[in-house]
Amino acid sequence: MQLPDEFVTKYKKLMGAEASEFLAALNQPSYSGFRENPLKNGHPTSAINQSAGKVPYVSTGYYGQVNGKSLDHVTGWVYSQEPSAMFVGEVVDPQPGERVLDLCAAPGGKTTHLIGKMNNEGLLVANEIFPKRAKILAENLERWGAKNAVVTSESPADLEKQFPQYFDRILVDAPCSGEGMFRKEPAGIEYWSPDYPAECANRQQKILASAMKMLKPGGVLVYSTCTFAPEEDEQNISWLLNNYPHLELMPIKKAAGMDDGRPEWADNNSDLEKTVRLFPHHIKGEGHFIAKLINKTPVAVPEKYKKKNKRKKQSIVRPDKTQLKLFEQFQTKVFPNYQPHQLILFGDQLYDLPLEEDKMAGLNVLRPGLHLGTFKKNRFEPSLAWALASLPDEAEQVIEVDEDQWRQYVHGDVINIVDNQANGWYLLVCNRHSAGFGKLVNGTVKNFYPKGLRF
Ligand SMILES: C[S@@+](CC[C@H](N)C(=O)[O-])C[C@H]1O[C@@H](n2cnc3c(N)ncnc32)[C@H](O)[C@@H]1O
Repeated sequence: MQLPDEFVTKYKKLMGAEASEFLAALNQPSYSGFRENPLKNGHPTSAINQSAGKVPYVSTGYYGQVNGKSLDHVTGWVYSQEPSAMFVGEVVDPQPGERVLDLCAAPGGKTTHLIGKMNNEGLLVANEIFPKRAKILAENLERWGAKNAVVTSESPADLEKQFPQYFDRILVDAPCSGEGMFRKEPAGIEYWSPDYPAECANRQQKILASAMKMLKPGGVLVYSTCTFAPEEDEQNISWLLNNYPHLELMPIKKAAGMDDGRPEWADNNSDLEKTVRLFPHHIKGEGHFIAKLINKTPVAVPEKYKKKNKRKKQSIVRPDKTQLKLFEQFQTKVFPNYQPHQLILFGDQLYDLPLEEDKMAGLNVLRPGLHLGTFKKNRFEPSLAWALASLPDEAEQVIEVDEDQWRQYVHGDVINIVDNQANGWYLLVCNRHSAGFGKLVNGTVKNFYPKGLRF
């Protein structure tokens, strides 16, 4: 790999005696990994059998690659994620029932990790500034079976008006100069210049300032980057500590091979040692930096945070009586114990919203919670998202398919069933994996797998 001369000179100076080992590691192959989904009812055994072993510091993490067309991947039992990046979700450590914000969330590696830890309880707002990337984020969350996640596409400055002092935990996985990913994505080297880290740091401080407005007193902020640049790492944490005197760094339990942050690369504040650096010459993964801070602000909400969001209200539409009846007919037969938070309509799409409705006003929401299905003329068609978010035991009507039949299903073909089951909607299950819905009509399962996803 051809690293820029200025980059090499900078890190020779910063790393001193370690520099040659560090620079040599950047010419070694990168590591891949995946996490298993704790929301599912079993382990993705075929993916695990082909893995290169456990990631020691993440209970759900493995080294290795997953086939994107495998049952485990397509039904959301695994998420491919670089091993160092997995440590971020461990540090955030969200608890079931909390309000959590993932401010720079696409494509969703950390969001899926957080949702698994929250056991789908509480609220996770996953925000991504770029709508196209937010769409990919929403798709990844559907595959993962997220029930408690709302996907928004807002700038942090707009989001802050909606959620003053609202979240228990906020993750800022910041857009950065990406130096830690150079060996995984060498194209990133082209964007690099000696001034680039300072430009990124400037943008990161603006994002952090918005995050601070949304953090509850007592709340926890986790800041992470995939760069080695001190400007974006320790120096930004010093900036935070100097500008927000109520913020305190929290210790992070480091696993073998993880380094302390470097106070001497910022303002020599020894507390910066509590942050963590993942260097590729010390750990089996790419370069990362993580800091965890607690907001010790006294509990009262300052007046200045109470400013109103003046953007146009997005009105909440509820299903009418006929639609509710259609939905209930499906629900009582297939998922009699499903208890929605609140049912709302987006056009003819039915969602289960896990957020107070006044918080939706004025927000650009791509996914207002779990997509339950679509109303079409006089019927309700359940969504793939709902199937992927449910466990086989939760469904009253199940058809077991083998892997060949599952391949027919994801290809868009009908499946012929020999069992004498009654006509109606069924959750299709392959080897304990909820895979989608099918409508059985006289021994033939009609295929409702979305056309855009067939392969
Ligand atoms: C490091 S990536 C996030 C990766 C993601 N957390 C994951 O684990 O999959 C940073 C994200 O910040 C977004 N971003 C870029 N500029 C931004 C800005 N000014 N404010 C907020 N987010 C921004 C990028 O589009 C990108 O999706």
